[in-house]
Amino acid sequence: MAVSTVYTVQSLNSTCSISTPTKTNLGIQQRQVLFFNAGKKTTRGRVRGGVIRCAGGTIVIGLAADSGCGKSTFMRRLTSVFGGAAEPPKGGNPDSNTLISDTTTVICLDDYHSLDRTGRKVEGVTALDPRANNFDLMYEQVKALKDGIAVEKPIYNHVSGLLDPPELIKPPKILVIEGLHPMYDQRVRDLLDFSIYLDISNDVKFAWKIQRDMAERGHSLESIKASIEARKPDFDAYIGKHYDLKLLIMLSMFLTPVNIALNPQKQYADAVIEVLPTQLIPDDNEGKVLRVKLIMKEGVKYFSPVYLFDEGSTISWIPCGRKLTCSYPGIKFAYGPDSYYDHEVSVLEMDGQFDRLDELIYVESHLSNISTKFYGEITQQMLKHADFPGSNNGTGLFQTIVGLKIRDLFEQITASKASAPLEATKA
Ligand SMILES: Nc1ncnc2c1ncn2[C@@H]1O[C@H](COP(=O)(O)OP(=O)(O)OP(=O)(O)O)[C@@H](O)[C@H]1O
Ligand SMILES: O=C(CO)[C@H](O)[C@H](O)COP(=O)(O)O
Repeated sequence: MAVSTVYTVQSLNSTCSISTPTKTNLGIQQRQVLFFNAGKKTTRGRVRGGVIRCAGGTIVIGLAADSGCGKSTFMRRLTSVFGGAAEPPKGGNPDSNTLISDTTTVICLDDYHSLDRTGRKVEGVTALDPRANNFDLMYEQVKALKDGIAVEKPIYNHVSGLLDPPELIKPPKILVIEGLHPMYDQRVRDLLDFSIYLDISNDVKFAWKIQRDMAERGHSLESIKASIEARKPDFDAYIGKHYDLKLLIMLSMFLTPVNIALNPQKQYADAVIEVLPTQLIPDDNEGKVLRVKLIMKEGVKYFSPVYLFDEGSTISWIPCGRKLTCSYPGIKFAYGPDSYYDHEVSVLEMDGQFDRLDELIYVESHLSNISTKFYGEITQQMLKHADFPGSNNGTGLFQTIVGLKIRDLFEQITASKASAPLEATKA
């Protein structure tokens, strides 16, 4: 008898979710199921609506930030926590934006631009505008990867400004989608196992842009200012700024038509790294010393926020003294509960910078829930990448901590999937 019903394996993050209709010689309702592991077909099995066990799977992490806000640096720290270096796909397009390591594949969401550089110019839209991006394809491909299916992903070429022929992306253990819009589309957002937003204040963003684009790319101060200003309205509308719904409704009574954008992404992030000018130097405008906050949402599955000294208390700590060398303006930590866009959060804050990275172990030993595998792992990671931007301040420290938390999350999800029986049901 020919069996036409397609069955799927009901499971979040499953990599063995492909089933095909088949004929059975006994005439009973059996289904042939192909098991996939890291995109490779591994075994076949037969199901009668029974129980299937699958292990492994792709977990998906979203990293949102504006251009030039430290995403690449963060990715390098993250892949290092997993013990490997990330490289562009071997033998592929030299302008590919993808980075692959043993465990992680980082894809850049710029690859889902639906309009190339000329197209955006003609239409009068920026790359931050959702109309310049293909969210349907983004959703379909991230979902396929999460389900263990390889995809042919487009490439946006930042050198030519054109859309290049696609590249093959196989499902990794950890898929990181980084860029402007990982949390913009609800369908994509719902696929994320964990999400991070790098929130760089305008003053600091400006200082970093100047440092990179003037020193390394030969841009003028005026052109950097102009590019930041030109991006600002769309950045506020679609990426970072939070709009007060009540205020917008009130305003819309008086102003018509209003371009109301209600999808700023940072409210959805499980962790936010907020980078602000220091408060240790009055009226500082150099942007070299930074105050960095790690805002961690409470109640996120497989994620327990880091704390300083005593969980849930409000702490202010100046660690400078016998065990930590500090020069002017010193270092100040703070920790405590707070709320962020109506969510309960824990916030760890560091203002200032380290003189001696090896002494970071003193700070590390006072932090808990850091998901390290051995004493001093944070300090070791920071020392290993002392040359990365932000290694002497809270940006590097908190990026490293988030990397460790992601490793922990991955291990917990993998363990829970390995032990959970999966039901095969009608699609
Ligand atoms: N934590 C930091 N402290 C100081 N400067 C930083 C930090 N992170 C990034 N920068 C500066 O910003 C520049 C951009 O960093 P990075 O390449 O990691 O950002 P990006 O978001 O990946 O950028 P893009 O999207 O443009 O490729 C760096 O060259 C450096 O000058
Ligand atoms: O905001 C950006 C994300 O990185 C870029 O500006 C966008 O991808 C367009 O790229 P390009 O300026 O190279 O045409």
